[in-house]
Amino acid sequence: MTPEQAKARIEELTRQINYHNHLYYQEDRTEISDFEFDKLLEELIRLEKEFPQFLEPDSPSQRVGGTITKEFETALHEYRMLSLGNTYSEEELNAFDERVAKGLGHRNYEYFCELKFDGVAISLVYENGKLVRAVTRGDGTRGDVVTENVKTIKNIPLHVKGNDIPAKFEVRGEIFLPKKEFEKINAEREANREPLLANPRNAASGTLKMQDSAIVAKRRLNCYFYQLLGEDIGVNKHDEAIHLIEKWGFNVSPTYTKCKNMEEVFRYITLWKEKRFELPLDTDGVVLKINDYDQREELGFTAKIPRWAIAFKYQTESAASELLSITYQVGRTGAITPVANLAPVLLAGTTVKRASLHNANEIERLGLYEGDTVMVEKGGEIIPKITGVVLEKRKPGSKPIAYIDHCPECETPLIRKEGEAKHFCPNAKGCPPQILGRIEHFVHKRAMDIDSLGTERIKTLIDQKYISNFADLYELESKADQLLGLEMSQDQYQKSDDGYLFISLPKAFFALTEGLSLTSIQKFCERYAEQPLREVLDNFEMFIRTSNKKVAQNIGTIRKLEEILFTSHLPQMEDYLPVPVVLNVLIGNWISLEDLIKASLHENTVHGIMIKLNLPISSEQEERIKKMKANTFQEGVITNMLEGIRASKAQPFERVLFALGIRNIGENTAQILARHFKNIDNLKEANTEELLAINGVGETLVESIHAYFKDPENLQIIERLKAHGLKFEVEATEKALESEVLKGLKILASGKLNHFKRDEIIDFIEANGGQYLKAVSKSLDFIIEGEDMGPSKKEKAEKLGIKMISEEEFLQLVGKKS
Ligand SMILES: NC(=O)c1ccc[n+]([C@@H]2O[C@H](COP(=O)([O-])OP(=O)(O)OC[C@H]3O[C@@H](n4cnc5c(N)ncnc54)[C@H](O)[C@@H]3O)[C@@H](O)[C@H]2O)c1
Ligand SMILES: [Zn+2]
Repeated sequence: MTPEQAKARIEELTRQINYHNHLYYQEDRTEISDFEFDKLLEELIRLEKEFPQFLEPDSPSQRVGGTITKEFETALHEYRMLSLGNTYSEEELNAFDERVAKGLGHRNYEYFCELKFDGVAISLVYENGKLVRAVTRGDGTRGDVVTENVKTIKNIPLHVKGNDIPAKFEVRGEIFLPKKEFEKINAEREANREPLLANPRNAASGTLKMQDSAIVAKRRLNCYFYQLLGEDIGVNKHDEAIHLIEKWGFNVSPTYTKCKNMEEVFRYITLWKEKRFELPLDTDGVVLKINDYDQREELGFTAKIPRWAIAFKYQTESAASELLSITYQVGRTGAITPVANLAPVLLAGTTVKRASLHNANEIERLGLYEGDTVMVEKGGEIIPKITGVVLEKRKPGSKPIAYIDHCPECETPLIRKEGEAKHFCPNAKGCPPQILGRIEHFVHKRAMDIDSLGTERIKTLIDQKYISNFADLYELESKADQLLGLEMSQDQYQKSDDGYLFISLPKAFFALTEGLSLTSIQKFCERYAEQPLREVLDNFEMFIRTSNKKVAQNIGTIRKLEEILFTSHLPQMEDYLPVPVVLNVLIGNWISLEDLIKASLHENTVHGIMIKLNLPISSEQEERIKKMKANTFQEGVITNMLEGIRASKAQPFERVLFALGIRNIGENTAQILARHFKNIDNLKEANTEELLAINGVGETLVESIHAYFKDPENLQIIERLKAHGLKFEVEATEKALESEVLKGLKILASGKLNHFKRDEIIDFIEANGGQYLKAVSKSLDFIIEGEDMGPSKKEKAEKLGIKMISEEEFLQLVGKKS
């Protein structure tokens, strides 16, 4: 490489790395994998070493990747917060160890090994045992002060108690969003039609930077600590420091270990390679640190990283597999997500059979053809993804994947909005998964609270066309007798992209054989879950032989199934069989496979297909078909369901208003609007000015309220719900006030109070006629200032000139104290 070429490449790499750093740290998103990113950085470092004349002082190789934001106060770190060197290769790890040995001049040292947690670095400063400041890493020298947000994390000690607590110390750790929480939040966001969070790390980082710590508190962040700093902390080894902070009540992941040599280090690395997926958070490698602080000092730092530590990163595993078919899932918001069905392949300790394809762009980007061999990767994400196509293995004559243009659930032509990656089904009111989303919201605990209507039951009622809107629920009572025996269609079915119904292997095997129990078949299927379908079928023959029940007959049936299955041109799906093929084996004498395939198109259940066909089958055949069906609605279930629906009529207006699912009306807004307008008609008639005058109501909300009431269908449903006795006005007796001393006053409490718990103060204020506001705004009459009121809140309040009173003064005001 000539110096000119090197210069140009260094500039290009610098530009790219800065761009990805910006995305990663400021916008909490990524366009390339960490591995790709690390490769870019590695190349830059290599070139800068070779051509030191082009090394700029502000090169990304010399700086920590993050920066501070504009939204928070900043603070200087007493000890700089650095990056870690990293490597993906064992060879380089050994080279690191050699450098350490050379630097110290002997091999008399130990490594402390920890997992590398994939979250957001945080520094907590304690003075006299009290948490005084929480600061992000920022640019390494200066970070954002996010104390208020960090205080909402339950297991971070606000006070550290004990005899040997240094007057001042700092602990560092990694804030993360547990994987379970992440999934829960995304499920909720999906139900509320909000954009999904990309991954737990970005979610944690985004949450930490929020302005409203009340929302942060709801996110249930967690933190693992791995460092103690300070002048007089009285320890000289890292393991001692870790035990100390454990003792002081900091959350330390119990995954650490001490290693005497590289052999032990590699054992640790191997141990956690797959076990780490069982941890509550994402991890992307292992960190080795020299245990002894004097030795650390001897080794020192570079501009960006310590020389006494390194991260070994696990390279994401990938494997090749065959693309069997693509299923298009319709989300509760109508968003379409293509999912690849793959021949099973072992990856990072689990068998992978499906991979997310995200959207049409992704399929296009990959250039997928039918039946392609693809590379699958399992990274930090929960769902594996396809990273590329093995072109040499493309089947001759195969065609590019054609994206669907109609909704697989309701046949409506799909739309794609400007600038959006996903296709949507616009049939919000008639598309089953979208109806499901709305009704799930309607029956939610905090809305109409009908817990006897679980997802499975709602889905069944939608599939069988008993309900398509809220009002239909209240008319089920008159149809109770028809509900008896209805098939619950949740688990055992799947649909292919072109709308064919598939049934799970256990159910199919159960119907196809005689004398075998469903439980034993399910156990068999679990045992062979990792094998491709053909092998599962072969093994099932063995299973029939060993269980010794009607062997000849059962094996004959399975052979017949194989013959039809592998000669039919239906798509294939692991773990499932096409329903028309199974039916063909069971009742082939009555009807041809072609006719069965035709009849099963766009049907949701075996029950539905059989009704459509209306064949004169024998009762024996009927019995066997019945074995494929799901659980059915029994009398007890129906009674219980209808009881729950009836009871929901007592829900107060604010809950009903929330349940309607008007865009942007959350629980709190519903409460505010209900109290303000008293009934639905007042709300319907309210004009823009009237609405905007209400605290907490903005333009978007006004728009969605108006759009909602403009739709005649919505009005009709409200009329029907009214006729069924749902509450569309505030009950006069709804809140008997204890007093009116706070009448007309808008109040906020901040910091820790002694006489009230968090929610108690809100109830107390409201019970005495006042209104509780959740944020500092100029419409407040006063703020009750508790202990440790957040400095940013306080500053804002002072700026706005809002009166602040102590808890004592407040108690006097309401006459609780003289
Ligand atoms: N994909 C992208 O576009 C992109 C962009 C920028 C950065 N990245 C990735 O993010 C990382 C950036 O590096 P960085 O400087 O934030 O972190 P780093 O990889 O240099 O490691 C330092 C950080 O590791 C964390 N850490 C986790 N567990 C730890 C433990 N047990 N002990 C000590 N520290 C621990 C700390 O937060 C610390 O700040 C790299 O892994 C890089 O691949 C990716
Ligand atoms: Zn649809």
